[in-house]
Amino acid sequence: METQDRAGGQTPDSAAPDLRHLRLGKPLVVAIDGPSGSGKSSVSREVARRLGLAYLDTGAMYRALTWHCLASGVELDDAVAVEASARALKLEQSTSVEHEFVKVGDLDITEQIREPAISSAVSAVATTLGARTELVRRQREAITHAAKRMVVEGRDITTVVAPTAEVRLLLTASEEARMARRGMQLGGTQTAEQLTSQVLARDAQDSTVVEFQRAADGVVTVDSSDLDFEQTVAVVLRVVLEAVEGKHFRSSAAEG
Ligand SMILES: Nc1ncnc2c1ncn2[C@@H]1O[C@H](COP(=O)(O)OP(=O)(O)O)[C@@H](O)[C@H]1O
Ligand SMILES: Nc1ccn([C@H]2C[C@H](O)[C@@H](COP(=O)(O)OP(=O)(O)O)O2)c(=O)n1
Repeated sequence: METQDRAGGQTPDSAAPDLRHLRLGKPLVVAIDGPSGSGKSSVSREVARRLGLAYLDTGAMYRALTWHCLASGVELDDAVAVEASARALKLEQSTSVEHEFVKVGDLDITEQIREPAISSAVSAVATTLGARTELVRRQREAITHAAKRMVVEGRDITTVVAPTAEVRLLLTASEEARMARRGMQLGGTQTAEQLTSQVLARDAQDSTVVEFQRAADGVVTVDSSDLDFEQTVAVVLRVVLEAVEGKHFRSSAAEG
């Protein structure tokens, strides 16, 4: 039985065609998990755009709940209070790649949830099992609401949220690549020590409740360590095509 495929070593084809017609009208859930800084959000967003699918950033939900707990004075080690906050959370999140936002009540917190203070606190919320149950419920609801045509990314999408997704993928990258990417993304404002804490220490803590370092059975691994962004998107699109249509991209060389 097939347990694990690796797609990262394939030759990437950055001349990816427009695939918005893919399986029109039929479910197409693309589930993407991976550690911090592996490229989940940016790659998933672009893949959703190219496939004409909705996009759900589940990490943003854990971040929004963390923001809400901190803003309302909930102690993050009080599991009962964190779970109650999750249930009561008035969260509104866009699932369109054209206009992304996260709101709690009337407040737009799209920018705030990316701040290092939230990154440092979010694992305490994400390891509260009652809060996870509530957010997983909302994530499944969002997938249904999108008529099951959605790219969904996080840590437990391939295993818990959408284990029957048409495409299941683990996006990885070396620790060095992930730290460097996060450092660049934050504009060089963070020290190496801060990056280690925000990327590696957070992954270690998150790993206590979800497995996202190793691919589950049937999940394809894409290692992006030696790929640039465009190449990673192309490899992921190829995995999608192979999974749903058994097709391969024709490389530009082959076309020429
Ligand atoms: N394959 C790649 N090569 C180089 N940089 C990448 C790649 N994938 C993503 N990035 C960049 O790395 C940073 C972190 O990516 P992000 O999508 O936020 O990761 P994650 O959601 O897994 O934490 C972003 O600035 C993104 O543009
Ligand atoms: N499905 C998910 C998504 C995120 N999480 C947790 C793990 C992370 O520490 C936080 C924030 O996730 P996010 O994807 O925004 O984090 P990164 O951008 O990868 O650094 O939420 C989770 O436990 N399960």
